[in-house]
Amino acid sequence: MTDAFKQAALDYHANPIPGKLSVELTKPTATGRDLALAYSPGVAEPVREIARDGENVYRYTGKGNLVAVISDGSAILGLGNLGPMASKPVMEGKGVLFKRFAGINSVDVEVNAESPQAFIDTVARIADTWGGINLEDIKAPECFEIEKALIEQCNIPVFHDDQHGTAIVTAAGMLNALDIAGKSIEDVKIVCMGAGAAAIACMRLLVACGASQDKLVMLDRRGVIHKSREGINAYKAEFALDTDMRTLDDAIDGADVFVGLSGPGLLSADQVKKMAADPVIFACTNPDPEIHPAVAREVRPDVIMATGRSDFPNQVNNVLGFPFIFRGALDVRATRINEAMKVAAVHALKDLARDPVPQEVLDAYECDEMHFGREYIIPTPVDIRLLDRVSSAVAQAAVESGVARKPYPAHYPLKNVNDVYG
Ligand SMILES: NC(=O)C1=CN([C@@H]2O[C@H](COP(=O)(O)OP(=O)(O)OC[C@H]3O[C@@H](n4cnc5c(N)ncnc54)[C@H](OP(=O)(O)O)[C@@H]3O)[C@@H](O)[C@H]2O)C=CC1
Ligand SMILES: CC(=O)C(=O)O
Ligand SMILES: [Mg+2]
Repeated sequence: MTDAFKQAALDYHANPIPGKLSVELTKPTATGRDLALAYSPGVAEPVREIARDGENVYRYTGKGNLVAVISDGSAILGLGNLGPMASKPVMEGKGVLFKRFAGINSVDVEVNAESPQAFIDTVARIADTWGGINLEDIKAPECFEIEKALIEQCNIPVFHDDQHGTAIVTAAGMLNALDIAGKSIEDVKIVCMGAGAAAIACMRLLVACGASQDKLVMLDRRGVIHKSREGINAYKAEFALDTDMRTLDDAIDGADVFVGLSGPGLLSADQVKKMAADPVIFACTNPDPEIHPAVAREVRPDVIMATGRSDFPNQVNNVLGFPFIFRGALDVRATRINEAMKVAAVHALKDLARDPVPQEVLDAYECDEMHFGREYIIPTPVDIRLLDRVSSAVAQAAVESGVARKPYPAHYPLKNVNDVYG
């Protein structure tokens, strides 16, 4: 990032008013009668109705279209553990994306918790306020325990975006990239740099999609995760290989795929040179990827390259997932986001990339053409068709898998965020 761009980012967040989101009114408040309806005495009526039947909360309040974006700031993007307050711009940012792409209202909640249990207790006590909970930027391994406990304790969808949102988008992009490279997921050698929230979930989903665990090498700060290494947690142990490889240099030799969910600049041009033909590199660390696309391309013109960023082609980022996954889940009032819903989202995303790209998308990215291929393996976030395709696939899967509390929405397909209330 140039200094000018860094300043522009600060100015964007500061001006003309601080932050990126505000609350808007949805009902008239001009007259005394309006106020009497909105507040005292009128507000007593929905209170009584909700006390009589809790389901009425969805009828008389904004709960059904409200998602909390909750973090402890322990893994903010790839910037590390900078604490809850520093995570607020990212959490507001997730709220912007929820609203912009899926018409979902959100609140950001930054929790200062001394332990995973304190975090769980804090969130569990207020969870009923929202229609869903998007956990964000919580580091591994604590994130696994936190998400599991909150799913068990809450009757609304709880979804750790860095795990599942990232995994869904990565799997969709990977299946397309491998198809373009003429390789089959069962055969490829995969190197995963990182063994945290995103990496573990992405590799689990790639294995569920057919990747061979014997050909998957995972690395953390201490190098290759192998069976004779001591002191690895249970999540990393799932991916421990019986191997002599110890470093990224060892692992990258002949690899078909590199997935980076770790830290900036960790993959060198010399290492990219050692990869197999038509290498697939997803350097997904934000904001600065494991390798700059231009550097990878210079040494390997045959590379299929993706990053997590909006300013390079092939943005493999959970923004393509969480807005639309929650849209579908909220619209059928799902109690959880299960594996069937995640798989449905993978296929919806993967398939949409193969359709012709609308002019609005070309205009937004100021380019003349985009079509399925090396520079376009996955749709862009501004593609309005995501709202229909992903949300409806997720809603349908929720209904079919028995976690929906409402039928498939009569007002689907969604063509616009203004249609979300039917
Ligand atoms: N594009 C996207 O949509 C997304 C991208 N990400 C990116 O993925 C990265 C990880 O996020 P997340 O999983 O939430 O964070 P976690 O803190 O849970 O995990 C970070 C992992 O990266 C490893 N790591 C960090 N630095 C290095 C290094 N120098 N060498 C080797 N491994 C390293 C850590 O190793 P160790 O276990 O040894 O500490 C750990 O396994 C971030 O950069 C984030 O921006 C995350 C979610 C979505
Ligand atoms: C995109 C995102 O969620 C992350 O980098 O953490
Ligand atoms: Mg994140």
